[in-house]
Amino acid sequence: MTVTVERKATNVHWHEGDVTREDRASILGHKGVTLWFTGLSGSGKSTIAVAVEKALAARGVLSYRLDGDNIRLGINSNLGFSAEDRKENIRRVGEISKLFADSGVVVLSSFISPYREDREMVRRMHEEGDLPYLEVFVDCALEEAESRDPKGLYKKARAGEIRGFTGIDDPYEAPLSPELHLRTDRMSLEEEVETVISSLQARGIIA
Ligand SMILES: Nc1ncnc2c1ncn2[C@@H]1O[C@H](COP(=O)(O)OS(=O)(=O)O)[C@@H](OP(=O)(O)O)[C@H]1O
Ligand SMILES: Nc1ncnc2c1ncn2[C@@H]1O[C@H](COP(=O)(O)OP(=O)(O)O)[C@@H](O)[C@H]1O
Repeated sequence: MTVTVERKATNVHWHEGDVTREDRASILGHKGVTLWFTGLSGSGKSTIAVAVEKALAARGVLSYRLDGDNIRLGINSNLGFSAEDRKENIRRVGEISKLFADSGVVVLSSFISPYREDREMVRRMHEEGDLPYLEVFVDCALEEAESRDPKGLYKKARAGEIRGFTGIDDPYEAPLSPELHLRTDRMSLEEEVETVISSLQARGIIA
């Protein structure tokens, strides 16, 4: 299925400014990028994003976290967890990530984003904008994520108190060729952070 989002407004045109993306990168001393963390609830997306943000700040790199729970308390508070609402959640957050990345920020977006098609939509948005995009598969066996159960949500899902919970009675489509693959049930948090930072360095995004 192809993703077509209807644009209601007609007669709208992109307005260019005089300050370029390169100018912004030279002000900040690094490029903008979106790191898209995808994985099961409890796999470690938020924990890794928080640790990467701290490591980047220590290097003088400006980053910003966009996190499923936080975004759903604000701009996406009108969305639930049906496949359709998850798609709209990811579309909006993809566009927000793209704007932040264009501004020069290292964007750390942590969303379950269970559908390949939705993640590919976000990748395409970035490609069309000529912006770097790295999909990070935060990979953890369901049994391990469930045993961590940091918010007690798996317990509720097993008890039938939450319906359509990813991994229990809703799908998670694992990435086929992510730029980074972090096995959080086998790696330490320090190794995961190091993997992310060195891949940004190797791509010339940060020094
Ligand atoms: N039904 C269901 N399925 C999955 N997750 C649920 C559900 N209901 C609530 N939650 C909580 O919402 C967080 C996931 O939000 P996301 O915006 O990342 O989801 S998605 O990308 O649109 O699928 C998720 O956060 P994380 O545990 O950090 O992944 C949960 O805290
Ligand atoms: N190697 C690891 N990497 C990331 N998190 C880990 C790791 N080992 C254990 N954890 C724990 O797993 C839990 C992951 O929760 P969280 O980051 O909220 O996941 P998510 O954002 O994917 O829902 C945290 O309690 C964290 O301390």
